[in-house]
Amino acid sequence: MSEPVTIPVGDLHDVVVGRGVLGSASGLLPDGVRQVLLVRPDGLPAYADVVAGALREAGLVVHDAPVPDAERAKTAEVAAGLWAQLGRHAFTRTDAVVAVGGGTVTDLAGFVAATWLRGVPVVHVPTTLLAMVDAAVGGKTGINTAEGKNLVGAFHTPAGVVCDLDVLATLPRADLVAGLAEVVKGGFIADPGILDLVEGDPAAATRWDSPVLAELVRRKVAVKARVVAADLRESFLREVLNYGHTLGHAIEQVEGFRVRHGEAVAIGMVFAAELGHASGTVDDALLARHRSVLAAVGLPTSDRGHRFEDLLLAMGRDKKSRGARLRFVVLDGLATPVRLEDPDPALVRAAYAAVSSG
Ligand SMILES: NC(=O)c1ccc[n+]([C@@H]2O[C@H](COP(=O)([O-])OP(=O)(O)OC[C@H]3O[C@@H](n4cnc5c(N)ncnc54)[C@H](O)[C@@H]3O)[C@@H](O)[C@H]2O)c1
Ligand SMILES: O=C(O)C(=O)C[C@@H](O)[C@H](O)[C@H](O)COP(=O)(O)O
Ligand SMILES: [Zn+2]
Repeated sequence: MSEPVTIPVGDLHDVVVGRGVLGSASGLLPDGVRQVLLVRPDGLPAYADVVAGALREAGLVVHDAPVPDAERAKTAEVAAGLWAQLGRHAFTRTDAVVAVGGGTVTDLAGFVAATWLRGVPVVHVPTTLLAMVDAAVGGKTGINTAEGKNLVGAFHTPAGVVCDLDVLATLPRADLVAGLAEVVKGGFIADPGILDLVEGDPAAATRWDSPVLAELVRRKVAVKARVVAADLRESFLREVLNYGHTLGHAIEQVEGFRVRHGEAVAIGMVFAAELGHASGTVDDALLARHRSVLAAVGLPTSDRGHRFEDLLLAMGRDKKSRGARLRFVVLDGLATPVRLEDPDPALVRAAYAAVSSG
């Protein structure tokens, strides 16, 4: 990719995708910002240092806020620690939060920005594939509780998002692959061209510097942008972005948030395809395509070691549920997501059995 591209999320915010663009994050802050809380994983200072340098050069005071890695960041305790820092430095509504890290960091920092003084500006600088194509885009923020994934959160649109593809050079392969689950999701729910690209060259899809991966990032961000622009607060349409997440989040919760989100969502998408197949909206070929495209990039397609009853309990806390009724996003053919409301429990159990390897 030679020149950075800017993808608008309606009139909500822009996403810049390019190479060597880390420093441009400072230009996305609103005028008048004096100081910034820079939230980043405690073991990953390098990219945050580049962003902090650019912010200081622009005349801002930067407060470094390292947080625990991965899902350990998404807790009420960590959020409270950041609120305390904002309080000590007397952050006002003309100050800002900048997140530099994976989806756990953008979710946490976005939530802290949403809640401090009932909302201060936030800029996201995602450093994982998953955060670039999904978590940092569109303003969903949140933290976990012991009872479930993202149970506390807010919608808070970022002032801007900068995706520097060069930072993917240091991302462990397993995390890059996990991000591809959310890319593939975009293919199944809206843009089959994504699936063609992955299937055409799975090896290139998993290489951080390949033009194929750059194209996948742009296409998936565009899918998410279209959906969010039409339904920011998830009144209905936005639920399609939750494809694979009902079971995926349940797996994460019963695992104590120690599994990668993308891996859990990959299994959840095969489960959703099985549900669609059992209810007659997904044919044999589309079901098989779920397994083959996910496996081609090294994502899991089956679950093991979980009791269905535990997963069912966790699925009951999904945000798409209404009272005691479970609601799933399933496909009615490729790229046509629909809702499956309150399905026969036997159907749900059978779909899980089909993705469970014991
Ligand atoms: N808000 C949303 O719309 C949304 C969408 C999708 C996912 N999510 C959330 O995102 C989270 C998952 O995000 P994730 O997959 O980015 O996980 P993550 O934030 O845990 O990052 C994965 C790992 O990569 C490390 N890392 C990050 N960037 C790196 C780099 N450039 N080089 C080397 N290491 C790097 C991190 O420190 C971490 O260990 C989940 O909590 C999920 O719920 C939110
Ligand atoms: O942006 C959305 O909307 C999504 O559902 C994207 C998902 O990939 C993401 O994991 C999101 O955090 C899930 O949201 P939740 O509302 O089910 O907690
Ligand atoms: Zn997700």
